[in-house]
Amino acid sequence: MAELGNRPTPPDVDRVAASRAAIAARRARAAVKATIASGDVSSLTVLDRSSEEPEGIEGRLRVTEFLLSVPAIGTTKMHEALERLAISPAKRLGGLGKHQRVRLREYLVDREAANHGRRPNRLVVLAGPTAVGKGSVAGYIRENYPDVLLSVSATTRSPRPGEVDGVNYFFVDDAEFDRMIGAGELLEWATVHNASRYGTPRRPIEQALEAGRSVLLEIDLQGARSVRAAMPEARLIFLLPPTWEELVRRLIGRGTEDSAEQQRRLETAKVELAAQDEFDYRVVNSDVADAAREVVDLMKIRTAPSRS
Ligand SMILES: Nc1ncnc2c1ncn2[C@@H]1O[C@H](COP(=O)(O)OP(=O)(O)OP(=O)(O)O)[C@@H](O)[C@H]1O
Ligand SMILES: Nc1nc2c(ncn2[C@@H]2O[C@H](COP(=O)(O)O)[C@@H](O)[C@H]2O)c(=O)[nH]1
Repeated sequence: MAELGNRPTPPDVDRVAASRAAIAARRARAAVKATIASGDVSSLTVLDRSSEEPEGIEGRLRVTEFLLSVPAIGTTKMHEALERLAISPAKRLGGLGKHQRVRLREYLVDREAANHGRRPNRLVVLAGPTAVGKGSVAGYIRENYPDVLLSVSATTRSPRPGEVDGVNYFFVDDAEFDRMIGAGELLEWATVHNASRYGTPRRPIEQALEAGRSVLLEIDLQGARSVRAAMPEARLIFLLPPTWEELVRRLIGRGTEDSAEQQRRLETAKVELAAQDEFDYRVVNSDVADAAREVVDLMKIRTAPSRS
């Protein structure tokens, strides 16, 4: 009897569970706060863009509580941030969409940079299927947005008429490309369309980022994946055609590949289109100037993106 009498009654069980949950939530808040204070927000698993649905204690925190844990964010700043990031105050961290998590993470990383007197620099990857207009959009950005450094890739393919060495590409032979790989000079490289090799020279990018400039890489899907693995802070944008038919029209209309090469490129295009969800943002290229502006806006994190 005495033993039975010492057992918690059902309401006690509820109270014990509630108090355990409260302690766990307090610990989670403290852990998040400590992580943020350490200046390493990127280590918060809940903001990891690769984890599909973050679970656990971090995931159960309300986004409002989370933001209020960040030093120097009070109620007003918290509400401003949520509005800017297009996140409802009712959300829990675990309930954020992938793109909301990306935006929240970038907001915190940029704050951190500003707190340490650094300008938030931005590495942006523009990828998409063949002939969607990546080169056209990137070229428009080079002409009209001089603040953005457009990376010049090395390639083993031959120049097309009008292409200039050092402007469109560094045209190199296989031996030189091998040397660049061996010397660690490339941030990433890939064989594209089962044909030529293309790679991103590392040094100019590092120098530009160190100087606080934004950098745009116009590369293929494999390259985008490699950059994400090497530099998780990179923002990945996928350029889409208005329709598949328009893509084919652009490829054929460009007239720079023979029909066998066009077929090869369209095969790759199907694979690339199927991977568009891996990207942080999608931009439809109906008009080059509009698409370029959208890409530059995303580099500046000026507006909330079109997807959540
Ligand atoms: N918004 C647009 N409207 C109509 N035509 C466009 C548009 N954007 C690009 N084009 C045309 O589509 C063709 C392909 O464009 P571009 O060469 O820029 O594509 P790309 O994505 O860089 O291709 P690739 O990956 O094969 O190098 C070009 O002839 C270009 O002028
Ligand atoms: N992985 C990389 N891909 C690159 C790089 N530079 C360009 N590209 C991509 O190659 C294809 C074909 O380009 P094209 O000029 O021959 O039509 C296209 O998808 C480019 O985005 C690079 O450095 N790395």
